[in-house]
Amino acid sequence: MNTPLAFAYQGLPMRVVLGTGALGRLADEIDHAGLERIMVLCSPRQLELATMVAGLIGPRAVDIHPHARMHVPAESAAEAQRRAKEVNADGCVAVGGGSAIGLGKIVALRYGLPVIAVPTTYAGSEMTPVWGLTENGVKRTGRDPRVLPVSVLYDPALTVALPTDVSVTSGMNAIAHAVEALYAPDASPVINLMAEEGVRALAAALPDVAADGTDLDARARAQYGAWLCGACLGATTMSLHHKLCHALGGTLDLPHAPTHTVVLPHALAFNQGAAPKAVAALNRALGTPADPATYLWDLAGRLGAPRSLRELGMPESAIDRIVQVTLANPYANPREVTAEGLGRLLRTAWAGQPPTA
Ligand SMILES: NC(=O)c1ccc[n+]([C@@H]2O[C@H](COP(=O)([O-])OP(=O)(O)OC[C@H]3O[C@@H](n4cnc5c(N)ncnc54)[C@H](O)[C@@H]3O)[C@@H](O)[C@H]2O)c1
Ligand SMILES: O=C(O)CCC(=O)CC(=O)O
Repeated sequence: MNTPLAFAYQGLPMRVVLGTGALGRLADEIDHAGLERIMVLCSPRQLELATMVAGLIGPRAVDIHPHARMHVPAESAAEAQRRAKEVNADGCVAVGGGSAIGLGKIVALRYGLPVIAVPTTYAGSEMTPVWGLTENGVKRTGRDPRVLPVSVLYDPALTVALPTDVSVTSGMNAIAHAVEALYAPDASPVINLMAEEGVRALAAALPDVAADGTDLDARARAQYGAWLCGACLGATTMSLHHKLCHALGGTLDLPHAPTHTVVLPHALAFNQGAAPKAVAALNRALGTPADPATYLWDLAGRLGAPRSLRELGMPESAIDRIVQVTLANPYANPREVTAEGLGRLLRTAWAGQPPTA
């Protein structure tokens, strides 16, 4: 017997401009947000891009802070907060990937400054009220509507410099958001539509992006997918896949998007038997007959992405610790997670073997 339809849905505010030339709307978006003293945030390698963006903002750009780091270490958050106070900023423009946007979110959380996001990866942080902070080797995440960017400008021209390997793994990170949204305890028909379309758009765009990183249409389609997948993450509860990646990132400092890329097929294979509707949606999105986990594993291989935790630098001896850290906080998952099952999943992912249930 089918379960009767029942759900709760809380829409989040979204103000999005997508398309080549979207960055030209930045001054309008700053006007719309009523900001006068902007701190521009970026990772060290995006300083040139951030300087160009500050030039577009003009005298309202009072500082460029190029110190964003992955997983937002507590000391880097404290330094950005101190600097925002020093320059008397009333808002931030975060330019770059999830690291820059994540830093903006912590400044928003602690100091109340609205964030305008100009994402240049597909991580999707710009569409979520989720913040993350890493302290003493432990990554904490939380939700707060104040950290959701007030405007998001997706300009594909800003992503042509994103290397192929980062583009592919970042796209897989986004797909992971949609996959987990499809079996989240708080999924809804609206989110399911966005998740299916997000996976469809990204899985089709990534091979084109990998073939030609200057293909603006492919870049725009990838950003469209990233937007939808990020919105799915923002609207639902994360399950095994994300919790496992947080344990690997926070405890072992593994790189975020490559870790998602390696773990996703294995976490999905683990859950597939308990999530038939999610599998059906993924099969429609990917055009696969039955097994989206294997499809994603093959896709990662075809696009030259890493497929083992070993090649990301994880020592095999750390598997038991990651099992413990992952199991320490209970979370929703369609299938019960045991130490034995998680250990098996991690050993397969560590060795780079194909995913199995
Ligand atoms: N809170 C959320 O909802 C959420 C969602 C996804 C990711 N995240 C967080 O975001 C971080 C990961 O984000 P990410 O994968 O985007 O990493 P990132 O921001 O560190 O960027 C990855 C790499 O891409 C480079 N890069 C970015 N834009 C570029 C461009 N235009 N040209 C050339 N190189 C460019 C960066 O310098 C970096 O080396 C993690 O800390 C993760 O936890 C948070
Ligand atoms: O794991 C993800 O890709 C999304 C959640 C996340 O990274 C939270 C954060 O650290 O900001």
